[in-house]
Order: sequence, then C-alpha cells, then structure tokens
Amino acid sequence: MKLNIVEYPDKTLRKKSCEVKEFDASLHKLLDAMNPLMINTNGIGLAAIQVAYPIRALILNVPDEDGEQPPENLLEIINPVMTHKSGETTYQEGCLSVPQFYEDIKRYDNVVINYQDRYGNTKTLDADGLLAIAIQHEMDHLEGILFIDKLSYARRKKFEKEYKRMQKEKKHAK
Ligand SMILES: CC(=O)Oc1ccc(/C=C/C(=O)NCCc2ccccc2)cc1OC(C)=O
Ligand SMILES: [Co+2]
Repeated sequence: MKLNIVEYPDKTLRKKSCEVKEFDASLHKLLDAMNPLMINTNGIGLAAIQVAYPIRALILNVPDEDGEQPPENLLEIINPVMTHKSGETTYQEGCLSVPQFYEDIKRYDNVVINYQDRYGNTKTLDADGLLAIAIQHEMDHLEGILFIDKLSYARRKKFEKEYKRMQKEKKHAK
C-alpha cells in the first residue's frame, strides 16, 4: 500500500476527519502502512489525513530516553476524545506535512484521552511531556488544524515568506 505524505499548503490537510466505524482489515492495512512511513521519515506522530485518509486515526511513537522508537512503544489511537487537559508547556514542534519548519508552540502539559485501538476496544491514556504534546498536535490534524495556525500574526507572516522561498528553491533544484 503506497502512501505519500500530503504537504502544506495542500487543502486536503484542512479537511475534518470522520469517525472510524469499521475496525476492519482495511483499517489495519492503513495503520500497518503508516507506521514504516512515519519511522522512515523520522516522524514521531502521523495522522491519517496526512496520507490523505480523512479518518480519525493517528499513530505515535515517541522516542524513549536513548532516542529509540521500539515497536512496542507504537500507539495506534482511533476516535480520540480529550477528557482532561491541564498545565502549560512550550516545545519546538515540527510536522511531516510542513517540512523543515520548526516553531515553539504552547500546549497543555497533561492530557487524558479516551480512544479505541485497532480492534475497537476502548482505552484511556493519561499523558505528560512529549507524548502529551504529540497527542495534541496529532488530534489537531483531525480537525484540519496545523501547528502553524497557532503562530502569532508576525511569526505566521515570517513562516509564509520562508516557506514560499524554500518551495521555490526546491522547484529550481529539481
Ligand atoms: C527536513 C524535515 O522535514 O525534518 C523533519 C521535520 C519534522 C519531522 C517530524 C515531525 C513529527 O513527527 N511531528 C509529530 C508531531 C509532534 C511535534 C512535536 C513534538 C511531538 C510531536 C521529521 C523531519 O524529518 C527529519 C529528517 O528530521
Ligand atoms: Co503534524
């Protein structure tokens, strides 16, 4: 199953993702294809909309203390609902759909979510630190929200200018 990452400013990224109803083989095939794509592109989180599937599914594999992403750390989060959020933290975020751009983004420090696994079993996850940040970043994707939408007006203008120049350079480089 060949997946490609949709890149900003592609309008696909702005779609609202729909609830997953069928926890079937096609869902499993998609999740199984998203994982290597995320790992091979140095990602730690990937939402299905980023590979053009507007469904409420996302995967996460936050590196552990020695920077590894062992398969047992993979989280497959479907139909997540945030039931608690508290505290505040800032982290320089990046996104596979907005390559080569990193910005400090403010997030909650602790979140609790209810979600379903690939078989439809309901689970609860209480997350702090980088995992909490990643969950919020990926759940935004399900609403068509990108981390650059959270920038101040000035920083957003700076981003748009830099991004346009980079895209032009990439085109000429081809
Ligand atoms: C050149 C380029 O695009 O660099 C990258 C940028 C972002 C990423 C991955 C970002 C990512 O997984 N974001 C998930 C959401 C998230 C953001 C911040 C903290 C937690 C979770 C990977 C990149 O690729 C390389 C080779 O480093
Ligand atoms: Co992202």
